[in-house]
Amino acid sequence: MSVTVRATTLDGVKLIEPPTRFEDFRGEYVETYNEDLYRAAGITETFIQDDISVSHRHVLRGIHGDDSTAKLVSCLAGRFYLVVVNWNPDSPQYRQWESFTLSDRNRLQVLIPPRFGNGHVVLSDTAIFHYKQTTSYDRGRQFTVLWNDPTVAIDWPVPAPILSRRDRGLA
Ligand SMILES: Cc1cn([C@H]2C[C@H](O)[C@@H](COP(=O)(O)OP(=O)(O)O[C@H]3O[C@H](C)C(=O)[C@H](O)[C@H]3O)O2)c(=O)[nH]c1=O
Repeated sequence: MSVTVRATTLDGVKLIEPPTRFEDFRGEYVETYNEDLYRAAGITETFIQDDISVSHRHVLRGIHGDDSTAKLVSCLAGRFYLVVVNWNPDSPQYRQWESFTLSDRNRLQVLIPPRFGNGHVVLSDTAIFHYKQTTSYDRGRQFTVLWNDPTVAIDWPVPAPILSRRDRGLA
């Protein structure tokens, strides 16, 4: 059993395949995190909080991040289009983004370092967005990048997503 870790176009952002997926007549079993195996694969972050959000089709959450939190994102159910944006003005990749489609079929995960924003739009009836994070939640520390920020110019598969007031730039 080993974790498969691939680099992406964004320095520090990694695409991960979990170590185990067992299917039988009852369904499926997946180890979504295993400290020993992930550390051996170079995922050395210490996660101290787990979160889920459950969203309906075409809900878009984000783009949010902060300067100190790393996240390991998974899709527990359904399918969503995840965007990660470099939000470090000192980086040569500042404002560059990449997208990933995570689902309960491909079981792919994405490791997002600090100083990156992430947002996702749901492509199934419902989706469960899960992440492990390396800090405790602190709303005051977060930044928001508007999903349609013209200086980032993200190509979303949903032209008119369902957004919170914050994600519409109203809060
Ligand atoms: C993030 C978070 C939120 N909450 C509470 C605060 C609110 O009462 C409620 C909803 O929070 P919010 O509207 O900020 O949730 P999202 O808009 O989905 O934001 C999150 O989703 C984007 C895509 C992220 O990756 C961020 O971690 C996070 O900002 O949950 C908590 O109690 N703990 C938490 O860690």
